Amino acid sequence: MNALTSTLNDDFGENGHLAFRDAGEGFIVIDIDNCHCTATIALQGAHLMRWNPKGEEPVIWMSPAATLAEGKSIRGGVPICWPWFGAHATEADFSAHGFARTVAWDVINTSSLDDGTTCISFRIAEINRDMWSDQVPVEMHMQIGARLEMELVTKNRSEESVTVGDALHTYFCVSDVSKVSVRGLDACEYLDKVGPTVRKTQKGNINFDQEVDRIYFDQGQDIVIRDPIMHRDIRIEKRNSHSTIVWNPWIDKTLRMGDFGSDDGYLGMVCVESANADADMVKLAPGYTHRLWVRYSIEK
Ligand SMILES: O=P(O)(O)OC[C@H]1O[C@@H](O)[C@H](O)[C@@H](O)[C@@H]1O
Repeated sequence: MNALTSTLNDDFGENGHLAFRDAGEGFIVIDIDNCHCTATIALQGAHLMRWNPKGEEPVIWMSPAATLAEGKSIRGGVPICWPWFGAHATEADFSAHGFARTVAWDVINTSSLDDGTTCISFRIAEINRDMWSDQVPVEMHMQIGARLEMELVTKNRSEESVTVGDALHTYFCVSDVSKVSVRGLDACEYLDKVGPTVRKTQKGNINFDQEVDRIYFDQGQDIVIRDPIMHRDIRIEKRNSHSTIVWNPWIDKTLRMGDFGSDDGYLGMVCVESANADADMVKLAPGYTHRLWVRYSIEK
């Protein structure tokens, strides 16, 4: 154990069920093992990499070829897109999905609920002031148990209104994406981003037999990923999220990205991202707080 992990464990370790570890070259991760689940979170990006409820198949997909390195985004888990989603509205050289996923975050609190659920809170540690005001910080609060709750909190302490885009870009584990359906977005309008962007209306459930990359404009209703082979539904509840991104890169894009672990790595995942993107970005007046909240649970 290095000096930093040992200090973090002294300050925030929780009775043997929350521990900091150097995963190599100073890349620090947090392992959680409580009565409900095991989980791993990278300190960089406050990036949840794994959540395995006990007795269940893994819920969160992580690429076997994911690299854990300073300043690099991790392929899989729950990347935090903040303070914009996708390309920046005006600055072409700002990185896609914002900077929160590739910078250091600090742990600010850990605790356990009476039922054994682990709570952990983070605050972003680095804001590049050329890109964003350091008077508009962000925190992430997680409750990790039989269900997984995450709340991304943006506070505007500046004197001016700001426009925030955000997403919990969650990669879910599925048996075979060509057999699953995403339910709950029937009749919603969406931007289809495969090829030239076109506005369309969803009819029925979403199935996958080619690349899917869509921003849905929804009403915050629950969304369900139905997996008939794993015999489970993953339920996504959310608050203060008015967009949902549904993404699977399919074959060609997987080959171009090269970090899915294998050429058919795309079959085992689907991203269903609770967001405020495009026309749904949040205008935050001075003194106001925006809380993007999700809860994931497994139903048989
Ligand atoms: O490779 P990145 O930056 O993690 O993005 C992955 C995908 O993220 C999705 O949210 C976008 O809609 C896709 O267009 C994008 O390809």
